[in-house]
Amino acid sequence: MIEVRDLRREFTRTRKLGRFRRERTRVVAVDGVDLAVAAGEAVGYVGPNGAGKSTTIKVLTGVLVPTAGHVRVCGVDPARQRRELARRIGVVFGQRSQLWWDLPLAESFDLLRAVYRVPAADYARRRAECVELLELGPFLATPVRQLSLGQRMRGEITAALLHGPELLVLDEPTIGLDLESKERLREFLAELHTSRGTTVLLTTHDLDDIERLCPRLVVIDRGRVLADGPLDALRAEVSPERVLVVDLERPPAAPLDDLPGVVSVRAELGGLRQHLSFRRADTTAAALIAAVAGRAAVHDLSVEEPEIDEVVRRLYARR
Ligand SMILES: Nc1ncnc2c1ncn2[C@@H]1O[C@H](COP(=O)(O)OP(=O)(O)OP(=O)(O)O)[C@@H](O)[C@H]1O
Repeated sequence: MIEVRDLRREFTRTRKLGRFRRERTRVVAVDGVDLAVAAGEAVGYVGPNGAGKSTTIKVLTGVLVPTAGHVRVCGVDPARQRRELARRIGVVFGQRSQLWWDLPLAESFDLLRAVYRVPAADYARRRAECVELLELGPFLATPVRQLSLGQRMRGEITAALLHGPELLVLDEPTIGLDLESKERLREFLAELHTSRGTTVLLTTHDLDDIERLCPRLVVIDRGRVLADGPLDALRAEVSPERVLVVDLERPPAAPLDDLPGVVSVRAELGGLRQHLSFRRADTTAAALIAAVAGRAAVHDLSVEEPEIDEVVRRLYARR
């Protein structure tokens, strides 16, 4: 669905030095990115400010021409076949609108239908589905400029889906939304991906979006891919140890640090709570729980994993 090899995109920045003198500097925004996304995948594309995410998205959607590299999206060259691509993909930029500000939301949808020449029955079905799931009914007649950010974003997502795209590209779709709106949007996108099989590529600074929607994470920094893989695999890579926290009925008769696979133990509450660090490679949580239960009566337990923010922080720290 997306095929990118050795993508580079440079910009020239001009700075005035005097009345007639200008200094030109070259900025390499994307510096040799490889990315392959198969149909039906949901991929999170993350990185710190200025990492090159938006530039990549703009190249993939045909807004920017690459300086070098091979780019194919839905089998077409985005820069050369932008119209063809527009029929195959849906794009949502959190910071930019594809709706007509002075028109009621419903009229924007009708215009987009005309632009994309969507057959009437398909349009009616997709529109009705989005209106229902995104609860757009109450403000279909409201001019876009009077909508709240959350309402408008739901409108933007609908606008991007009316022509039935195979691929949905979202650049910061939850930026500025309150928690409830974010959650509603994530729920809708997760449903879209699982039930319709729409391929999703998402950039975001809110890693909860990724946790919820994207089993696969691509981390970029300074225009280069730092890591690419399933979230769980990246978690295991940056953090080979996990922690089993057990609450016991009574403090153990002997320390638990000799259990197979345990690297270190920290006790709390007079020994009633034990934090057992163990290496993923050496044992499983299930085996360790069984071993603990053989030594003491277990009241409650949980396994602690680093949060996704921590995983990404550690990936950046490795660069
Ligand atoms: N039109 C442009 N002219 C000059 N430099 C640009 C232009 N667009 C982007 N850049 C530079 O390219 C680099 C990558 O920018 P880009 O917007 O792709 O990053 P990003 O990862 O999307 O960042 P953010 O998370 O802040 O949106 C930055 O150094 C930026 O200043």
